[in-house]
Amino acid sequence: MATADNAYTLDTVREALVRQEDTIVFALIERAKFPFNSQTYDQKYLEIPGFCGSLIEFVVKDTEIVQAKAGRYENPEENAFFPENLLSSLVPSYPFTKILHPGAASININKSIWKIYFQDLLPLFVSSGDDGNYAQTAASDLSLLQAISKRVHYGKFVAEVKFRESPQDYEPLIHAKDKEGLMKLLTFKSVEEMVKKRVEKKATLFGQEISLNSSDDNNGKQKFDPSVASKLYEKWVIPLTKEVQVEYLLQRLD
Ligand SMILES: O=C(O)C(=O)C[C@]1(C(=O)O)C=C[C@@H](O)C=C1
Repeated sequence: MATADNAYTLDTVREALVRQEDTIVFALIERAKFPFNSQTYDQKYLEIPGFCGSLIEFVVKDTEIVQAKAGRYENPEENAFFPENLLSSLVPSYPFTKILHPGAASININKSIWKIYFQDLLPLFVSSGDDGNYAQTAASDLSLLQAISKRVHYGKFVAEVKFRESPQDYEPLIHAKDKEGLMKLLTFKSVEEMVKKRVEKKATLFGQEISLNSSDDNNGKQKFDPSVASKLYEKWVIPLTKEVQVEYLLQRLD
């Protein structure tokens, strides 16, 4: 990852977004290994003394507590789903490059990501059924949620480099609190089309059954429907990344 202030350019932040696609596509394929496993999300399934909620909430809240103590959220690229529960890092601090405006720390749209993930995304690509692997299911949900959250909140970095590259275009819109104007200025439709196509291609390649006998390759066996990946990006990942960019820019001059 970039370390010096000037290492962040539109090209380098886009490269980071491209690399994050791999993580998201793999995490989708990993979650698709398990059926829906509804007990993971059922509040009535658990009876843990001192805890009220579903297994997914239990796993995410407790994992975030451990990861916060281990320093995960010291990195401005990371945002917790339950930030209200966290204690400070207990490990020596690392001098992460501070390129973001201080207001960036208050932007966290994980509550929306959480809602969309369980209501809209999971039912799209997970088969119905129950194989008892609830803890593993929750762990793979968390990996995917964290990958999506990191990608969406990376919009803060994208917005910062766009602002630095042409402050004269952004400043009047920020002063006027013109959300629509900002959205238009930061949008590159051709880039979005490329992203969606590439993500679908990655899902096709990463989800393929690989055989050592080359004549068996590409025999149509797929671990995952690749169109789900591009739909995820089109309907949620790209729009939410843009929402984060607008939120970030609105407070960029405060
Ligand atoms: O690459 C950019 O310029 C971005 O802002 C990222 C992104 C995306 O989420 O993929 C979002 C908005 C643009 O219209 C194009 C792509």
